[in-house]
Amino acid sequence: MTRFKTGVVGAGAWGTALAQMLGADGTPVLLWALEDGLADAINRDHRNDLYLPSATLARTIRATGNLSDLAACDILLIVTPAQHLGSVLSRLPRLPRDLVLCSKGIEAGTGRMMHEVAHAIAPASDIAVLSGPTFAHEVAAGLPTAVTLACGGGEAQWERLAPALARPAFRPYYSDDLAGAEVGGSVKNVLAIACGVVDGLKLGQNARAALISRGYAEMLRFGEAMGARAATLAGLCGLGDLVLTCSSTSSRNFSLGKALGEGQSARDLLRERRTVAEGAHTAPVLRDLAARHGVSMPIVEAVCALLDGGNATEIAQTMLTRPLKAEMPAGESAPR
Ligand SMILES: NC(=O)C1=CN([C@@H]2O[C@H](COP(=O)(O)OP(=O)(O)OC[C@H]3O[C@@H](n4cnc5c(N)ncnc54)[C@H](O)[C@@H]3O)[C@@H](O)[C@H]2O)C=CC1
Ligand SMILES: O=C(CO)COP(=O)(O)O
Repeated sequence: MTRFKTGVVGAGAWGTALAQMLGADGTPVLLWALEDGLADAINRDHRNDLYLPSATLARTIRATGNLSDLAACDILLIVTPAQHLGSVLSRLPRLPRDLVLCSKGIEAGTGRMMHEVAHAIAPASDIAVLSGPTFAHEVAAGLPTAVTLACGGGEAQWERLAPALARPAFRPYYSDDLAGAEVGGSVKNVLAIACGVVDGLKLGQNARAALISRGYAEMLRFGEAMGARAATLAGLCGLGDLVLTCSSTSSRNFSLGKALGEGQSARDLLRERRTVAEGAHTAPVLRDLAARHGVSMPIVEAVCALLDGGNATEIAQTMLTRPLKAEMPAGESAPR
């Protein structure tokens, strides 16, 4: 019987792509799918037409609809939407030594980062965060990709995970800054919505570059309050992912923003989607958390106003009439 050392929890686009990245060289991978019939379809057709129709999957990937099948895995990659991470983790029959969190978001209601949610449920597991500029369809196609792999278990955990997860075209970089890796991934999704709005309103590429840069300043300010290191946010999981997601309609968050900028209603757009645009869930939690920590995040607030039904043109005008200020106040080493 095949021994599955590594399991992937969640067969959306990203979980399926990660399973394919790991399984393409013949490594056995167990993939848990939520939807009725999806595991059978993956095992039969070696495709996931629901979430990643572009890929033909390795035959060493076995899908299951039963969480208890994951009990024998030493490493579990958790790839559910952020709001479901806690409920799925608490239904696992056995918690493995290594949990690798791949979701990008903040828990609504509690304001907890994903590693805090996971630690409360799995205090004996070593928790790592995998985050970076990673469109699922490119990873599944074997295109070169680099990520931050922040290991709460430090270098000993990295020694276990790096050989298990690295591939010639998939390069993890070590960090021990869990908060940094998670702040980058969750904040950039909200900023990508804002950049999509700029595109939808046809405000031009100068405006988009300004928004990326001023958004990065918001990410740094928020990160500082959450105990993240600025150097982590300058890396793959912060600036790297911000640049990717804010410049392509391959991003669900960017596309959502573009549709909002073109005048479609947030309520209709969110009601119609099967796939997740995490920024829409993160934005209000992030706004509230930032306010609690006294951090100014005007772009995040603007995205919240838009998601609440505000008019995109009016909100953009409000942004442009904010008081002028110093970009780099005296004594600071990063934009404020
Ligand atoms: N797609 C991508 O390129 C990347 C996605 N991510 C992150 O990975 C996470 C998962 O995203 P995708 O795989 O893209 O999702 P997706 O949008 O392709 O699919 C939706 C996923 O949500 C799951 N789901 C729906 N209701 C659920 C419930 N009640 N309990 C548990 N799971 C439920 C579905 O089974 C499916 O796996 C998100 O946090 C996303 O930000 C991170 C990097 C890249
Ligand atoms: O996180 C991603 C790329 O790194 C995927 O972005 P979207 O969720 O906006 O599609």
